[in-house]
Amino acid sequence: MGRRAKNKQADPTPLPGTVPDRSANSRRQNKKKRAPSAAAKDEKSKFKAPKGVAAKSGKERLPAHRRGKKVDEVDEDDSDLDEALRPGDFSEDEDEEETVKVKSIKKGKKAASSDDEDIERTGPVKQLEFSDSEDEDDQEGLNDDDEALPVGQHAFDLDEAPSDEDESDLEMDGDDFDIEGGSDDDDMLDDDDEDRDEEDSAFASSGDEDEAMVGEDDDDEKGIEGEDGDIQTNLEDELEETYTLPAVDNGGEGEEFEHGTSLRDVEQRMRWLVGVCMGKDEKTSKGVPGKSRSDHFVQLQHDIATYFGYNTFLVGKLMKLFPADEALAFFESNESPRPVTIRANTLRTRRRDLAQALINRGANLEPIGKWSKVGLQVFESPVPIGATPEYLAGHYMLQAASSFLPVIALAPQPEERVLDMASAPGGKTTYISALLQNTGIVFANDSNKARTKSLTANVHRMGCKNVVVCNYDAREFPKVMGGFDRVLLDAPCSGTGVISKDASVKVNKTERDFQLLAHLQKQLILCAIDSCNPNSATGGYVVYSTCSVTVDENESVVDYALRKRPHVKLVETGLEFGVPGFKSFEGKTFHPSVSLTRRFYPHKHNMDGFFVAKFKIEKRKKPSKAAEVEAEAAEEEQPQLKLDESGMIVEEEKTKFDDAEDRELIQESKRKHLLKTKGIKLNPKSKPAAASTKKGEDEDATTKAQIKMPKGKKVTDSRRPKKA
Ligand SMILES: C[S@@+](CC[C@H](N)C(=O)[O-])C[C@H]1O[C@@H](n2cnc3c(N)ncnc32)[C@H](O)[C@@H]1O
Repeated sequence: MGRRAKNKQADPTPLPGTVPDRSANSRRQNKKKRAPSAAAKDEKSKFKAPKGVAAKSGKERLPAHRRGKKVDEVDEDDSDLDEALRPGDFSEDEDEEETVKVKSIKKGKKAASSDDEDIERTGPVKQLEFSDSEDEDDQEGLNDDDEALPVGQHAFDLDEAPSDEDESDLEMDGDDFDIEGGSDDDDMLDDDDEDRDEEDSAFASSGDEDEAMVGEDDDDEKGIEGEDGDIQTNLEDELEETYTLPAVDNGGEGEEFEHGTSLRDVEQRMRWLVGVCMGKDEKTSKGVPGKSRSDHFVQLQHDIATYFGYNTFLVGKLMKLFPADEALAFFESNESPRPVTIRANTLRTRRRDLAQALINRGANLEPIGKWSKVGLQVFESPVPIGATPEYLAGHYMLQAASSFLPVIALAPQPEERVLDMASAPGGKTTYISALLQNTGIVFANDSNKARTKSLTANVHRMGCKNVVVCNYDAREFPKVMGGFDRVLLDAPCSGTGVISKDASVKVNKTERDFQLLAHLQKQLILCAIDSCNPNSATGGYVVYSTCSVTVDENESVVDYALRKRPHVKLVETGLEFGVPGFKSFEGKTFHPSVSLTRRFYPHKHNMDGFFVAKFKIEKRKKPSKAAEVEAEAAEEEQPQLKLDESGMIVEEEKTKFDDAEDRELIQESKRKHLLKTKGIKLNPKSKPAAASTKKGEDEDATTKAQIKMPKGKKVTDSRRPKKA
């Protein structure tokens, strides 16, 4: 049996920038494609229900994440990918390419399934054709301004996914290349119109998925298509009568299932609950009589947690980000892998040459989207994509599409000095280096010494000659070094945007983890800002990014930075897609400019959940008294954290200083700080440093550390910061 490449997509949804195909014809075809294969049907009997839920065999419907792909072909070794990508407790991004491999398929052999998608993607691959004009365009490093331009403003050299209309006529215009089996986008979850029409029905959920379910394999539940195209079922009344809300009846605690409740029952109720929760009028949404909508919402959280295997805390946290139907789409999208994408290294090759070389090796790929001139999406490859001669020669980086975004936003210019504060394993560092065309300098820092090894290896492999690897806790910047033209802080985070890569996030995060991470991120963002030179002739920008979708780690951090550093402002990221950041959340109102930040979601953009904010650093003005007080308060509400040798949070010393009892602790902490940083020993009874003094210290740190390294310190890939 032929094996499919690991990067085989469960849903061939195109990445943003490719042309979506929304035709009804295509939609119908796609429904056909999703009919379960014999293998998938067999697999149903193997599915294990979560604890407390009785799985039924036979006609039992598989959970969505098992229906969309063939378990034996795709799931078998996700663990090595997970391990390679996420070595620490924090989310450490997706670029650990050393160990990432796309599995081989046997050339010419088809995977076990006979579904249409397979045939399309394993079909013969055409040769690339290029126009003469492309040569200049593809030199991203030489024309990197284009990177941030809106669609159509740069000359794009490779083809986009064929639309339904031109499917049989894969034409190439001057710059394009032509590959069979282009993206099939019917499953785009933001495909609004007809899918959303169903929202008001008690069975409404996330569109196509729901339609595919009805009539998929349960004869007695088959829907019939009415004249108006709506699916009609005879289930509604029956189910409305029989549904209960056990989690609510149980006081919202635990997962109580009635005897014989199956995973299928949970799924049905979950989808029905989405309809109830989305219902504009409670009466027409027909919930369980006597129960409020919030009761239904509680049950929905529990059912999602059960069905997808999360702890209810995290489900609750993530559900706050979306309306119920979109939340379900988000959780479903976490069950399938994101596209495997690579970035052509313009220091070594051009994208078209790389694409041609990989196509010659039998790979099936296409451009990532109009928004990038260096990205390629790899659908299949008969050779491991992480071990081709081109890979080993540094012609490309295996890099998630989302990971391009912060660098595009940073838009480094040749000759600049750039700091990448948390950079291992170097996906973004090497991209920055390429955009600088090996000029200027990139300080690539990471607090985790072990990870700097893969960083260094990638820097060498990719031919980056303008990179200095260093190993500090980034909170030591700008004391280590400052005055950078641009700073990237791709912060350590919870990884709630990359659950499809690391399912452990579903169960291993607590509220405390989010608090601690947010605090570390707040500390780091101030250091990033203070390391940037407001007088830079070409730059003066800081980009903050995470692969998390929680507001605590994103908008709250950005808003904190704006309050704490009044001389910085948010600016447009230059990214042409993504949704605006939250302006308010759970009763907290952020600075209005926070809407300039961008969020990216797996269910909307078919890429990892991601967040990007871009700051312009201006000259410091003397802060008003009110700003000082606010800044002090913002600082004091934070705990003190330490990192261990591997860069993990190991200790919190104090959390809140908000009453008289804590004042002594504040003074003590300030005394220690002065002793540690300035060698000044204060009488325990003396007054703590005033706010203005503290401000002065901050400024000192920034200006004194401009450009020059402290005496006696050497930046290497192995030095730890010298502890006082
Ligand atoms: C999201 S990953 C960075 C991925 C990287 N930017 C890339 O594109 O390949 C976060 C990194 O932050 C590092 N880290 C965690 N705490 C840090 C700290 N206090 N200072 C510097 N780096 C830190 C982790 O070791 C990890 O490598």
